[in-house]
Amino acid sequence: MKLSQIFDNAPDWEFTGLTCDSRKVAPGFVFAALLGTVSDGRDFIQAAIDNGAIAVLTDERDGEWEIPAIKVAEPRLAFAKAAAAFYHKQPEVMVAVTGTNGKSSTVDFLRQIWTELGHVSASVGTLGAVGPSGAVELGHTTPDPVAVQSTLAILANEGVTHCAMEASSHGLAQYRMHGVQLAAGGFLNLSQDHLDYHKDFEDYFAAKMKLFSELLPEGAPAIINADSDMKDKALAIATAANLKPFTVGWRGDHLWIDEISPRNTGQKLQLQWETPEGDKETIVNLPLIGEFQALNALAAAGIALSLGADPMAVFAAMEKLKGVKGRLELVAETQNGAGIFVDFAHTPDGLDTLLRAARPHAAGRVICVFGCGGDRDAGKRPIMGEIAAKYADEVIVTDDNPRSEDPASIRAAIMAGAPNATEIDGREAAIKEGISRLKKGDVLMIAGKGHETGQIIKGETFPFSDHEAALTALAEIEGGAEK
Ligand SMILES: CC(=O)N[C@H]1[C@@H](OP(=O)(O)OP(=O)(O)OC[C@H]2O[C@@H](n3ccc(=O)[nH]c3=O)[C@H](O)[C@@H]2O)O[C@H](CO)[C@@H](O)[C@@H]1O[C@H](C)C(=O)N[C@@H](C)C(=O)N[C@H](CCC(=O)O)C(=O)O
Ligand SMILES: Nc1ncnc2c1ncn2[C@@H]1O[C@H](COP(=O)(O)OP(=O)(O)OP(=O)(O)O)[C@@H](O)[C@H]1O
Ligand SMILES: N[C@H](CCC[C@H](N)C(=O)O)C(=O)O
Ligand SMILES: [Mg+2]
Repeated sequence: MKLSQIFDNAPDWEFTGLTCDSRKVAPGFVFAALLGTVSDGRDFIQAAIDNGAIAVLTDERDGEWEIPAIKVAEPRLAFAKAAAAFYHKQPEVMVAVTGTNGKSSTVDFLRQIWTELGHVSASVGTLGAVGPSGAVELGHTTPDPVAVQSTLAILANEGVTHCAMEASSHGLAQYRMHGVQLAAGGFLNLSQDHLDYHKDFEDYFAAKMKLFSELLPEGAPAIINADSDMKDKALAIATAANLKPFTVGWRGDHLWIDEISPRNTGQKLQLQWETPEGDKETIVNLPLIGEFQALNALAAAGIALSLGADPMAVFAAMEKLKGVKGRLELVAETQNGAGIFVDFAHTPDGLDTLLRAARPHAAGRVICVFGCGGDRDAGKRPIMGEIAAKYADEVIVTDDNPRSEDPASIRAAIMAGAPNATEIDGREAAIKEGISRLKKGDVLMIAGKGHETGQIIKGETFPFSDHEAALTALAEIEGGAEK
């Protein structure tokens, strides 16, 4: 491909690839020198040249280098469009889902529903790119434009026609997926997270709403969770962008819940949906517990319906849904019948939702083990402490991914909101303590790391899985217990 095919006023030269990381430049590449939060990509232009870059894409500040510079007002946007043009192949039906909580679950459910409808399908996000040939880790929820576009091209080449992607607020703010041709977009909810990166709540919401205002083409369905506090604002933005709103949830206008009856291992949903011949109703026996899981499944179903899928086939597919790794996942039961669950709640609203979902499943106590990530929104810590203290009967505060921070000071910030909690240094020990406290009828919620397979401490990732840690601790405790 030639530079001139993608960029105005660029030389007629062939290029072999593109990247925003000088360390990944190979001969013949275009290097996008982007101004970041930690450093300025321009400081790495010489390194990119040494690695064989033939042109640099950058912003309009002064500067000259020995290779041609393509200067644009918004280089991240130009980079995303260039990546899309370079890889030029995406699954035919692309959908993006944004929101603070529930994105991974919703895109996973949508992939499962589409697969059941007979489409070759994939989901892309925190759990990696999950397609017909398995899962590939991506490192980010919404990775950089080259990873997005190269992944979509691989999936399309594997025959994937339907793909659901997570749109993180970082991803939207940084234009990581602006080259994706979307058929529909979904907004789930907005609550506190990432205020270390976004300057305030408005800025965080505005980043999420770029999905509606900048990414979706006119006339595309905008699926909105009608139970979100931000529903009216999201609806106004969708309408202003000439999208086709499709609201779902308890208060949805297009697909809604009349009643949920919890069952031991699932829940019975009484649903209605709008059709040109009038409203219709059905019953779905969802094989998943927790109201939030029903709402995520409903959002996934709503997206499929908004794109014209047959409603009865979609509802039948909901009855076959499998749980998503690390989301309200039952890992084991103790000999006395107490349930040990692993979940990815890592925001105040996520923890609140999780612990309230746990209550109907606990004849006895709800015990919660959790911590908070380092180098992330520190404001969440005492709030999550308060929530745990309010909704769990016993709270054990421990470490999540401390990253560059001192684990003890993260725990102290959480303890400020949960003064009666037990503080345990080391997640493994905390999980073991949680399990050892379980009596008949209790449930243990190990929250915050879900599917994660590593713990990030001072820049190094050590193998760690809540699932494995729980099974090991249970074997140690019960192995030593009198039968
Ligand atoms: C805050 C944030 O989003 N940072 C991401 C962003 O970095 P940045 O633009 O600020 O980059 P920087 O480190 O200041 O460097 C500036 C530029 O110089 C380049 N560089 C840097 C060093 C070098 O030797 N050579 C070089 O070319 C960098 O590639 C970058 O383009 O772009 C980088 C390249 O794509 C990402 O690796 C980096 O992710 C960091 C590691 C990160 O932790 N991001 C998290 C917070 C994130 O993005 N999370 C979201 C949301 C998760 C969710 O809630 O679901 C996600 O989508 O995963
Ligand atoms: N609809 C929801 N409302 C509130 N909390 C939810 C909802 N769905 C999931 N959660 C909670 O959030 C956790 C994370 O869910 P999920 O991984 O689907 O969200 P996500 O938006 O992909 O998160 P991330 O921002 O890390 O990518 C779940 O384990 C659960 O505790
Ligand atoms: N996508 C989320 C994941 C958080 C997971 C939690 N275990 C933590 O490390 O804080 C984030 O980057 O904020
Ligand atoms: Mg996710």
